[in-house]
Amino acid sequence: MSVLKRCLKTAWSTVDPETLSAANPALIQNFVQGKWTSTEKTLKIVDPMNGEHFISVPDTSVQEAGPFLDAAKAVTKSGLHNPFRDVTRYKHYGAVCQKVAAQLHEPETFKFFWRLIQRVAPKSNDQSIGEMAVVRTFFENFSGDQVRFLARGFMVTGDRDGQQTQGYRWPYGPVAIIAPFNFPLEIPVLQMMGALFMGNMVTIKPDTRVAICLEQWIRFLHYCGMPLGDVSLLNGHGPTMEHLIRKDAFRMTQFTGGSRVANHLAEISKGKVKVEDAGFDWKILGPDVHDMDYVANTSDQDAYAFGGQKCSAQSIVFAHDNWVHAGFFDKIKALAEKRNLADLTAVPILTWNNTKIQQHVDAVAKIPGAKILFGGETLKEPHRIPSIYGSYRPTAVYVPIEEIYKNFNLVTSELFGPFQIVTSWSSLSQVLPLLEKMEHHLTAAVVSNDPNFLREVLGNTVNGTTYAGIRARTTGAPQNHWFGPAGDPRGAGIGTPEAIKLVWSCHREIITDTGSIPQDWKTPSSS
Ligand SMILES: NC(=O)c1ccc[n+]([C@@H]2O[C@H](COP(=O)([O-])OP(=O)(O)OC[C@H]3O[C@@H](n4cnc5c(N)ncnc54)[C@H](O)[C@@H]3O)[C@@H](O)[C@H]2O)c1
Repeated sequence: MSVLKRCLKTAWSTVDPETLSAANPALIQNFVQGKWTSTEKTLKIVDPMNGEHFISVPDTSVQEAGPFLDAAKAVTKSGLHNPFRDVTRYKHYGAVCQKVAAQLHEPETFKFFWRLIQRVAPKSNDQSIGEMAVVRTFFENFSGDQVRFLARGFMVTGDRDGQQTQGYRWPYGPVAIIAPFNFPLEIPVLQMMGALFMGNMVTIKPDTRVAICLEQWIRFLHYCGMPLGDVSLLNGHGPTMEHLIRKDAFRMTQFTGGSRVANHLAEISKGKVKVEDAGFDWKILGPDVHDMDYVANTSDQDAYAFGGQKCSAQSIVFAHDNWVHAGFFDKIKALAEKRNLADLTAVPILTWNNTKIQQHVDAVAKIPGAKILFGGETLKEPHRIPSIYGSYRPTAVYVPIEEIYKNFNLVTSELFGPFQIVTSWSSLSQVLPLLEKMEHHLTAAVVSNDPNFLREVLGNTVNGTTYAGIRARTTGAPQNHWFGPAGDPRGAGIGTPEAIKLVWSCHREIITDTGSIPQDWKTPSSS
């Protein structure tokens, strides 16, 4: 109660996650050219827990896109700052980060955000607190002088006195970010801050279902000192953002979401994109069986935490026969069956309804030799999750490994929900060709402490974020290691200095040549 009251007293928030409901709905806004603005039409967002309309989000039309285009076009290619110009902004962003981190150590502010996340993308307390903990540490990491250190370049001496070459990390200027629903703050905020640190001006579009989180966050960032002209917040569905991309408003667009949209944006932007797209993330359990309970628990978390709606969620497990004989499948079944809606260890599925999920489960279960190991039906407990969303039990379907070859596209298509394929193997030659055939190379886990086994699997695969060892997982996108796909030249990363530099800056080399010309120099013959 006291926490809620104090939340409402913050200088910047306009909603209260605790009372947000059909009886106390929220209307959120766009932010452009230094002002909060509204649109003619709004989108009605329903509460995933009961189907009631509780948030209205601007449905920005193409006709209303003008101010966003003007704001982006007003920014030069050399950005809002760069190593030659407005350099105090590097320091300023260090100070903004310091203030954000300090504020997030205030329990009321921290709780405000993790509860807001939970209200629109229901996930367990651990999962939503975990998301905000990553965000907070990220801001701690870039406090003080760390933004200017992030943008550091290099120097190499030249061929003569007065000549030297310096490499700079250079901004793109106006850029765009398009974010998905599943990490309402972690994904857009870490990408946006990286873009700002490097000197870009950002136009950002969150997913409509969770847009309230970013809208409140931008109010909070203004309070913490972010200059008003640095970010435009555009709400609505894809077409208006697509219109701006087609108008060449942005020098670069960073997209996180499904592969269909990623490929489309790559075409219309003529390749000026960096993408984090779908994942079909695999885990191999090696021949050495030990720490069964730990490995089973990690597997359950990887497949079903937040209803499997993480791009890093475990989509397929290749369990060595030794694990199968030791009872691995029974262990993961027992863990999955403990999940429930009451504590949000089973949750509404925001992009797949029950009909679509059931169709996919049935299609996979029809493969010769396949069987549903557990789940395969909707949640049993009474609930009010609306039918536009999924309400499905954690599910695993066993498919014999030889049938995966024959039904490759079906088996390896991503179901963004509480669903995984499990299979068994005896020789790596059965597994490696399947990994080679896969299209997405986001996360992977090689569960073994056998160095030879690890070396063989790691040396023959490419996933960008690969965990190796008996404690390996597929999920986990903290701020302390690279997260992103490999093997795709468009691939983006998030969160670490390497990811920020790669995604949000380009290389510029300036060669100075200021020495005096020798007195005996004469114009040589042309060469
Ligand atoms: N690789 C990663 O780091 C990562 C992280 C999270 C989610 N994902 C992937 O995202 C998918 C789930 O998210 P989703 O269903 O929200 O994805 P999605 O592709 O449907 O939507 C993502 C965002 O793109 C916007 N969008 C859609 N069409 C657009 C268009 N034509 N122009 C501009 N913007 C457009 C949406 O409004 C949303 O904001 C899964 O495939 C998941 O694996 C990947």
